[in-house]
Amino acid sequence: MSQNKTIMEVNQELVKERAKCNFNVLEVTHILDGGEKNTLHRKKIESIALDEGAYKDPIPEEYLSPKEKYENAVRKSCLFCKIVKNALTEFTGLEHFSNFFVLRRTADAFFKEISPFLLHLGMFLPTILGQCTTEQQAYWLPRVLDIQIIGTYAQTELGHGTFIRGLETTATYDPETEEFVLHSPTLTSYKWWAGGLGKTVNYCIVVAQLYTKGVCHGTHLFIVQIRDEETHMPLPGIKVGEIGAKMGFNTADNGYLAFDHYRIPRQNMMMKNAQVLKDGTYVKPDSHGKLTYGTMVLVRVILVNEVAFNLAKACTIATRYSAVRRQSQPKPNEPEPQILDYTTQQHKLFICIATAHALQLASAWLWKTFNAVMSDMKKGNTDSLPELHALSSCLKALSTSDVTSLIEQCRYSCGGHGYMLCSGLPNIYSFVTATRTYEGDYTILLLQTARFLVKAYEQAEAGTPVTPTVLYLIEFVSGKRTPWDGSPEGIIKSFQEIAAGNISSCVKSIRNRMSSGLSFEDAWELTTIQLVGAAEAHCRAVISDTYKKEIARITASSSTNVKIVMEQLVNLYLHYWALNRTGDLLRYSSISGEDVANLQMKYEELLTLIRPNAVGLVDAFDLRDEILHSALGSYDGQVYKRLFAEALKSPLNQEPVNETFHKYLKPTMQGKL
Ligand SMILES: CCC/C=C/C(=O)SCCNC(=O)CCNC(=O)[C@H](O)C(C)(C)COP(=O)([O-])OP(=O)([O-])OC[C@H]1O[C@@H](n2cnc3c(N)ncnc32)[C@H](O)[C@@H]1OP(=O)([O-])[O-]
Ligand SMILES: Cc1cc2nc3c(=O)[nH]c(=O)nc-3n(C[C@H](O)[C@H](O)[C@H](O)COP(=O)(O)OP(=O)(O)OC[C@H]3O[C@@H](n4cnc5c(N)ncnc54)[C@H](O)[C@@H]3O)c2cc1C
Repeated sequence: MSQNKTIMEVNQELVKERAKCNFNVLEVTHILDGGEKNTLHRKKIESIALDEGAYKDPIPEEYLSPKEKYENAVRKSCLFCKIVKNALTEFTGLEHFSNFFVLRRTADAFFKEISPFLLHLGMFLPTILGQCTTEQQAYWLPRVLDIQIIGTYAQTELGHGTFIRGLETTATYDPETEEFVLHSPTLTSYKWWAGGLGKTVNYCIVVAQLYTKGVCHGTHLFIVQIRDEETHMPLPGIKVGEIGAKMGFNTADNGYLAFDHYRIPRQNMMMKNAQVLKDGTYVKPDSHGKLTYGTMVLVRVILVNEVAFNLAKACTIATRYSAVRRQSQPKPNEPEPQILDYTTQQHKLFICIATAHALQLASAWLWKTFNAVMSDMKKGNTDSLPELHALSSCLKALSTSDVTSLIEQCRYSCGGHGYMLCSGLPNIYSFVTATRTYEGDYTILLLQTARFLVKAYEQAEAGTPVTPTVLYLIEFVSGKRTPWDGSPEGIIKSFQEIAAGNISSCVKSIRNRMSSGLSFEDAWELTTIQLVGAAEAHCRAVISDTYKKEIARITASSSTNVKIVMEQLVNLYLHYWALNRTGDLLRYSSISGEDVANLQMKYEELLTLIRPNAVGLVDAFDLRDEILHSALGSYDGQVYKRLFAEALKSPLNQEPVNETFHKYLKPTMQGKL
C-alpha cells in the first residue's frame, strides 16, 4: 500500500482496523484499476512522477500571494510535463486511456488546485484530434504534443455560456485575402473563463459565428494565435487578460479575450466537418448538425471519472480520520468510541465509498460506449450519437451533483478539522463544485436528456424500436409492472418504473397544457421541473443497473470475501437511493409502507456489515499521500501530529510577536489610538 515520504509510525487505531479487514485489499485495487496490469502501470507512472519529490513546494501554496501561486503552478506544470514526457517514452502513448487518467490523477500531487496547462491537454488537444482534417492534424499535433505551443478552449462569453447558438463573436470570411476576420462586437461577446487564457497560452480554439458570402452558418471552431511565440506579447488586435479571484481554480489563470477585426488564415478553421472553400463557398457536414459540439461530449464522459476519483480521495480522508477520532461517551465508564462506530457517521461515509465505485464503473462503461459510437461515426454512421449525448449529459450532471454533495458530507463528517485547508477537503470541494457548472450546467444537461426521453417514450407508445438504455419504456407503456420483492434486481426494476412513470407524467403534462392552448415550447417550459426529475430518475436507474452488472461481471472470478463486500456496497447504494426516493416508489411501484420499513432495516444491517472493512475499502483506492494532500487522511493516520505540523507552517507562527501589536493593539489597549 501507499506510504508517505515523511514516514511516521502508523497510528494503532489504523493498525487495528487493517487487521480487522476480512478481504484482500489488493484484489479490490485491481478491480478499481480495471485489472492487475493497470495497477502495475499506474504505480510505475506514479513512481516516476513522484518518487523524486519534484512536486514539493518550498512554501505551502496556501500562504503564497495569487501571483506567486500562479507562478509556482506554471513552474510545476513545466516540471510535470518534462517528467511526463520521459515517463511516456516507456509507455504506449498519450492516447492510451489509462495513461491519460493516471497522469491526470498523478498531477494532483503537483497541484493542490489546478494546472494552468489543464485545458491544453484536456480540451485543446482533443479538439484538434476531433475537429481537424488529417492534414491539419499533421501540422498542429506535433507542436501541441511536444508543448511547442500551449493552447486552450475559448467558447464561453461574458454574456453566454449555456446557449452556444447565442454566442456573439464573429468570424467573417474574406475571399480577397483568404482569411477570416475575428471580431468581438460587444462587451458581452468577450470570451470569458477559458483556463490558461489569462497569462499562459499563446494559442486557443475560438468558437465563433461563421459568416461567408453574407450568410451566417452558426458556430464553428478556429485555431487562433493570440500571443507572440518569442515575446509572449498579445498580438495586435487581441485584448487578453485574467478574470480575477475565484472560489477555486486560482492557479488556472482563467481569462478573457476580445478581437478587433483580427485576421487568421482560412486554414485555421477546423475543417473536419464543415468547410469554407477558397472562394467562400460553405460546405455543410453531411452527417449530423452538432458535430462541432464533440469535445464537450468527450469532456463530459471524462468528468464522470474525474469526480469518482475526487470522491475516492474525500472518503479516504474522512474514513481514515473517523477511525482515528474518538468522541463522546454513550456508555458510562467505557472509552469514547471511534466516530466511525456511530451509525450516522457510517450513513454519511459508506454511501461515498459505494458511489465512488459506482461512478468509476459507470465511467468505464460510458468510455467504452463513447469509443463504440466514435468508431461508428468514423464509418459515417451517426445513429447512436443522440443516445450518447443523452447518456453523457445526464451522467455528467448527476455524477457531478452527487459528488459535490457527498464531498461536503465528508467534510461535515470530519467536524472542525475538516474545515482546515490542510484536511484537503476544501480544495477537493471547490474543484468539484465547479464541475457541476462547467461543460454544461446541471439543469441544462438534464433537460437535454429529457428531450431524448420524451422522444423515446413517444417511440415506445408508437411501437417503434427504442435504444438499449430506455428499453424499460416498452414494458411500461404495455402496462406490465413487476411486483415489489425488495431484491437488488427488484430495486433496479423499481428505479426504471420510477423513471418511466416520471417520463409518462411529463408527456401527459405537456399534452394537457398543449390541449389547453399552449404552444409546445410553453408547455415544455412549464413542465421543466418534472422533466429534470425524470432525467435524474433515468440516470439513477442507468447507474444502478450498470454498477450491479459490472460488479457481477468483474467479480465472477474474485475471492469469496471480495465478492461479498463488493455486493454489500452495491446493495448499500441501491437501498440508500430507494430510501431517498420513497415518495416516488410509493407513487410508481407496488411497494408498501411495511416494505419501506424493511428497506430501512436492511440498509442499517448493511452499514453494520460494512463497518469492519471500511478502512480496508478506502485503502483499496490506493491513493498516495502525496496525491491526497491531507493531514487527516494520510496512510499512517497520525492526524494530530500532522495537524500540529501544519499549524507551525503558518506565517503568523514565524515570529513570537506580530508588528500589529506595536502599531495597533498596544496603542488601543493603552487608549492612545
Ligand atoms: C477544466 C474546466 C474546463 C471547462 C471547459 C468548459 O466549460 S468549455 C464550455 C462548455 N460549454 C457548454 O457545455 C455549454 C452547454 N451548452 C450546450 O451544450 C448547448 O448549448 C445545448 C446542448 C444546451 C443546446 O444546444 P443547441 O441550442 O445547439 O441545441 P438544441 O437544444 O436546440 O438541440 C438541438 C438538437 O441537438 C442535439 N444536441 C445538442 N447537443 C448535442 C451534442 N453535443 N451531441 C449530439 N447532439 C446534440 C439535441 O439533442 C437536439 O436533438 P433533437 O432533440 O432535435 O433531436
Ligand atoms: C471553473 C470554470 C472553468 C471554466 N472553464 C471554461 C473554459 O475553459 N472554456 C470555456 O469556454 N468555458 C469555461 N467555463 C464556462 C462554463 O462552461 C459555463 O460557465 C457553463 O457552461 C455555464 O454557462 P453560464 O455561465 O452561461 O451559465 P448560465 O447559463 O447563465 O446559467 C445560470 C443559471 O441559469 C439557468 N439557465 C440557463 N439557461 C436555461 C434554460 N434554457 N432553462 C433553464 N435554466 C436555464 C442555469 O441552469 C443556471 O441555473 C468555465 C466555468 C467555470 C466555473
